[in-house]
Amino acid sequence: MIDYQNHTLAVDGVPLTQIADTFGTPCYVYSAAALTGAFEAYRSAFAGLDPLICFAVKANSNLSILQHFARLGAGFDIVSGGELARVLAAGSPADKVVFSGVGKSEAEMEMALQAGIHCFNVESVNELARLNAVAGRLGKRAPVSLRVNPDVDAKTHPYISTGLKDNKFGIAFDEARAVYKAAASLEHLDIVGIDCHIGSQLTDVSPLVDALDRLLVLIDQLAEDGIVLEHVDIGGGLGIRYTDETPPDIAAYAARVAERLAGRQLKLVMEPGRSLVGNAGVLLTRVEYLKLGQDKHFAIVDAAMNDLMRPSLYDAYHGIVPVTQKDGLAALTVDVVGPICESSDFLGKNRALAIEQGDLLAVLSAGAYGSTMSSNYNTRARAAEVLVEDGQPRLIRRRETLDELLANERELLKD
Ligand SMILES: Cc1ncc(COP(=O)(O)O)c(C=O)c1O
Ligand SMILES: N[C@@H](CCCC[NH3+])C(=O)O
Repeated sequence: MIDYQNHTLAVDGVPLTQIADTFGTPCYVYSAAALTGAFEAYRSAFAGLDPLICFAVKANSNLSILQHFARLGAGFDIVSGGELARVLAAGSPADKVVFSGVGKSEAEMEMALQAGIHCFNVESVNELARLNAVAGRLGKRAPVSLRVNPDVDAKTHPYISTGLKDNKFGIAFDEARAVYKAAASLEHLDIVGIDCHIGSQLTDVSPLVDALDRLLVLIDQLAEDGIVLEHVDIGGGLGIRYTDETPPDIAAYAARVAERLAGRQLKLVMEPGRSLVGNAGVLLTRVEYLKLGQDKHFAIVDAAMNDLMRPSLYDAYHGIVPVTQKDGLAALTVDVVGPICESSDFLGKNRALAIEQGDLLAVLSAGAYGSTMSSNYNTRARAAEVLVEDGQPRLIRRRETLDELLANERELLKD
């Protein structure tokens, strides 16, 4: 867990000062205990339903984190061949993998069919046709679940809302019954399920329950058509606390789902991402400069928008705290910014922080969509990642070297 011990922020008992000394900054630091706790919260809440909990790899795809979840018994929700390669490398059985995404290429379909994944969450009619053709060519059968767009408002940030008619995701609710019939007539497909995912960082589960209700109506209509589904996948989307949000009560959500699935022969699949990793990680950074202006003060840190792009992309709020609490030091109101040449390069604005130049800061709730969305903008090496397990910090991703960063293009230079 992430808390102060003797005025120093620690992850599972290991002071972040020690981690900065050993591994440098900027650096992502995760608590294995928090990962396990978040996973077990799902497992125990949904215990009566024996769900397949497929961690959404896009939230955090570090191999050691995937391995941690695989060992806990998780499945995985992937959206690319690259993510498939990751979960297989992390030791996950392929048959616990569901493959989402609107743009699966033929090569990705082949890879997933060869591996033998649990199912493809198909998002369009043309994708069905392509998958049927690829499966036929390989002499395989493709397990298919249709991602249906239930047209419910997830009431979250528009960039991360996915279940409305206007979004690019899924098959329109009104068309789904006909598309299932068409899918059932395709020779190389096995229809196994139905899926939806309506958005991310939801603090109210009612839209998720409404979406499930809509899917159940469709499931009954399909049964009338002779199409009997094995599973229903309710997606991910549960929010976490970044500032003052009240995260949804997983047990209460599970009870509402269980009530609806009672008496049905439907296996439950889900795809949580953020809620399994978000609050299990921090981004550790050091103040390079305090820049005090007439109207505004800046803490210029060694992490930047390339390391954590949520603030610049969504105006997202992440708590930022000093790693060492210094008694008697007056707080200064600063914008916490990185070295990148963009005005949108900020991690937090107007934060009251009692800090001096050279101090360490922790950007909180950075375990989800942090490292995975990072880039090499301004030719900055991506940050290292460290996992603290049983009181021991372990490097799980080295900071890239400049040689690694340049190698690809250097090989291609003209003589
Ligand atoms: C298809 C799909 N499943 C699952 C997730 C995970 O969502 P979250 O991290 O909000 O739980 C996402 C991302 O929003 C997604 O696009
Ligand atoms: N990347 C987003 C969430 C999008 C989820 C992907 N469907 C975030 O950081 O909040």
